Amino acid sequence: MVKVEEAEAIIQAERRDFGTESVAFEQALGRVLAENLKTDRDLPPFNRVAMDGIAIRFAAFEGGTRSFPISATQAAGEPPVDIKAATDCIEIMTGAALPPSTDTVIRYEDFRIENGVATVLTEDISRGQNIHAQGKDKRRHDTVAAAGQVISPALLGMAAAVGASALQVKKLPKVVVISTGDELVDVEETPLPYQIRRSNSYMVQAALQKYQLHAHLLHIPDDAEATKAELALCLQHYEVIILSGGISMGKFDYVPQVLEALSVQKLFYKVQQRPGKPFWFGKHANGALVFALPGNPVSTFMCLHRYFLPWLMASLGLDNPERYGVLNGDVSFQAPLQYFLQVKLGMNGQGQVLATPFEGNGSGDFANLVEADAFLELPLGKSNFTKGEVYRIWPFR
Ligand SMILES: Nc1nc2c(c(=O)[nH]1)N[C@H]1C(S)=C(S)[C@@H](COP(=O)(O)OP(=O)(O)OC[C@H]3O[C@@H](n4cnc5c(N)ncnc54)[C@H](O)[C@@H]3O)O[C@H]1N2
Ligand code: MOO
Repeated sequence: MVKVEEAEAIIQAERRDFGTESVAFEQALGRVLAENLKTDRDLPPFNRVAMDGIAIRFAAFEGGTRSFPISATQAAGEPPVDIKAATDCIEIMTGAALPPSTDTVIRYEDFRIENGVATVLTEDISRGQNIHAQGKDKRRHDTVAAAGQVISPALLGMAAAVGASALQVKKLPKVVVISTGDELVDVEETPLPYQIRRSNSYMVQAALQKYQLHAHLLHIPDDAEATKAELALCLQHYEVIILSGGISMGKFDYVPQVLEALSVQKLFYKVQQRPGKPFWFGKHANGALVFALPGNPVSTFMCLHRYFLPWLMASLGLDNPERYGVLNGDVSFQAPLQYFLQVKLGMNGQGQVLATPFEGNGSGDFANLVEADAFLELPLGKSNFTKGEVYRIWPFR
């Protein structure tokens, strides 16, 4: 049996680089950017008019002009139209490129138009107002988004703006999520009184979709030969196998022995934690990794968030800063295991993250996960935890 930190270190030592690939930018949300996204032009690319109104030459206003004959009207998307005389103006719309002969924009609210002449009604005009200057935000070829971040809606919009119709992103591993157990039936089936529907694999698959990782699902019955045949195939086709169930002490828990028979090297078996103690982790000679998670749904879910997702993030080159919460109630836990307490998250008036215990009925009670927000990782070597103490959190909502 290993401690939580040892299990984490063993898993992190097995992080992989799956390389990069090019994807259409519309498909890139949630993927990890693998190139520095650069602008192809200044941002904005021209002096952009920021208010509907008139464009004037400020020197004319400074020289005392208040009534400006309108020499033309310019919509956004039209080439800039210059004023005919220094004291003329152009009626101009937001998003238009400012004519070089003008330098200041006055909004409609601050003038009135009579007989083709705009008369300014305020003295509060300053040179260059209401113009979003060319290159103010970024210069041509500047980096707008650095490699190594998850592509967000804003980044995707930026890719469109700079004409990056394809993006280099980190490749994702090929993952299969396998459920085991003869008590499990498919979602569409009606379970017999002593059966249940399988749910773990869907829960795992859903959690991976956050990274656009679309894992395949497979179910293996409690049969040593079938388990061996299916796992042998999976080891050829997938880079990561996530199993749930079949790894404990039960007579039909074939997973550990079959994995070892298939030359998957055991890197650890059992972690000093609750839930999730019978967690088995190993690697095949071809590099494939096997995360054999305990079948109890809360155990599967906890191990996924505490071990697998951090491994995935590290493999994709993502930072995963530690997060903390303030325990918002007293808790006692007597077993010599590191306890992952389910909590609801909130915030107090000082901006602190509050972790309110929301324990549930153990690792089989996955109804509790629907309402809880995170696991609070309580350290080993202590059995009483007091309100106000600060511990690491593993959010999962
Ligand atoms: N004698 C011992 N028995 C058990 C121990 C132990 O140390 N000694 N550990 C317990 C702990 S802790 C856990 S966790 C479980 C883990 O057992 P397995 O990984 O072999 O999981 P199963 O027995 O296959 O299933 C456990 C439980 O979870 C349900 N399950 C499994 N897969 C799914 C799924 N895909 N969807 C929904 N529910 C699933 C299954 O029906 C069982 O109720 O072992 C304890 N026993
Ligand atoms: O690990 Mo088991 O998860 O305690 O139920």
